[in-house]
Amino acid sequence: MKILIGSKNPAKIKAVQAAFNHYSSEYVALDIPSLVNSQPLSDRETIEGAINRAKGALATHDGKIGIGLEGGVEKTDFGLFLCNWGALVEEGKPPIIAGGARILLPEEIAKHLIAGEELGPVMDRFTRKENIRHHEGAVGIFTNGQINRADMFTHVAKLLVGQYEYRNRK
Ligand SMILES: O=P(O)(O)OP(=O)(O)OP(=O)(O)OC[C@H]1O[C@@H](n2cnc3c(O)ncnc32)[C@H](O)[C@@H]1O
Ligand SMILES: [Mg+2]
Repeated sequence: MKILIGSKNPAKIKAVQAAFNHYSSEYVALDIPSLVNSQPLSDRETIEGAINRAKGALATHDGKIGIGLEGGVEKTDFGLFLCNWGALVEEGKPPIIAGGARILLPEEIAKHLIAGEELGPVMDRFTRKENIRHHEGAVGIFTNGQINRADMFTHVAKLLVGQYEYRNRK
């Protein structure tokens, strides 16, 4: 089964591979535009980005399934939550979607996002590390390594695969 992944981010690729490990799959990681802002600022926009990546992968390449994983934030009365969404697209069927774990971002991080910055560079500055988004991610930093970005996206990808199996059950 050929799986098209709408991102080359290693944390996302790792997650999809972990979720499909009970299939003998071929994975193709592709730079597919999310067609939303590079820092989505709502659940809605983040879901749209995930669906666009999954659809874009399937529309432009040969494969059975397109997967899109997208990170964003959602404003609430409690503060700014990290949010993550995934979409799985098969030809001729509606997208399957699933959401990931959420935690509040500290105010000193949230204020930069509200001011228009992207989380990735803000996290790198805050931690004095490089490319956090490809590694443990903000979720890894603020959960003291208990759940890193690949773990979080693995959960999302498993929710997608499970729903795909349920929809196609014999
Ligand atoms: O190459 P792509 O797939 O675009 O990977 P990305 O790391 O940019 O991931 P997203 O576009 O899905 O994430 C949207 C934005 O949120 C940031 N982001 C999301 N989750 C993050 C995390 O856990 N740690 C650091 N940055 C994160 C990221 O830098 C983007 O600006
Ligand atoms: Mg991005």
